[in-house]
Amino acid sequence: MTILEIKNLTFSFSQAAEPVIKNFSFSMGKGEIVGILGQSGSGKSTLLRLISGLEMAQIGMIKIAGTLVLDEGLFLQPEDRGVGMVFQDYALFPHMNVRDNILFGLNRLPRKDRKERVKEMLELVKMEQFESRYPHELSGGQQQRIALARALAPKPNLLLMDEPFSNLDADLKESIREDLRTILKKANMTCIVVTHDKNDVDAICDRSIVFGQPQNSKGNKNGKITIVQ
Ligand SMILES: Nc1ncnc2c1ncn2[C@@H]1O[C@H](COP(=O)(O)OP(=O)(O)OP(=O)(O)O)[C@@H](O)[C@H]1O
Repeated sequence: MTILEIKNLTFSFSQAAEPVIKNFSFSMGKGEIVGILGQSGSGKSTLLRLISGLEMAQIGMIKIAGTLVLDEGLFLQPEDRGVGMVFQDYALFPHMNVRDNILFGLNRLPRKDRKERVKEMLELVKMEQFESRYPHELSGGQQQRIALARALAPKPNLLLMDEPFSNLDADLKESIREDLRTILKKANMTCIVVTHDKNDVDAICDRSIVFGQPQNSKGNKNGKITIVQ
């Protein structure tokens, strides 16, 4: 089943500016994990913002889990797209404990099921005993897991991760990468990971694409690299 389909997407920040994304087409199957590599400024974050609906492309089509979210004359709001996001700084709410952070996105779930979902998510990321802690009482890696749990809790069709490891030290990165792939595969989650680091892609992704000029054109260990733009 195709979860993400993008056709001929073109976007520029202003009419006068060169497009950041130019005639971009791409698709992903259910459960696939795709890495997006590329130099700074090549448009990786912009693509995630277009998919999630935080920016509106001038031209092109985006379909998520069979639903058109962007087409000529059509723009579905971010909250209606079923897309989860994990940002570089995790964006956890500092005044809410772990449980409330995860509960935050579950307002569409019947009240009686919410507690159970929080429990499931904490089990998935192996953080059951941290339910009552506040973000400042967690390590960077633990915060990252909670951000992941929060994004996965509403069962999004698609998860977008923008530089999810940039705040972690090298040792922690190693172990978190492996865990992340395990968690995503266990949840059969379709996921795009934007990163500067090809090691992230090798450890986590099934395949990858490179924006801008590739540093080397060899494929990652699991799949092949497609060069775009
Ligand atoms: N709000 C904005 N207004 C105008 N230009 C912008 C805006 N946001 C980003 N840009 C420009 O668009 C281009 C793509 O930016 P984007 O953040 O998508 O790149 P990136 O590949 O994610 O970079 P990095 O790896 O540094 O995060 C850059 O040239 C950037 O300067």
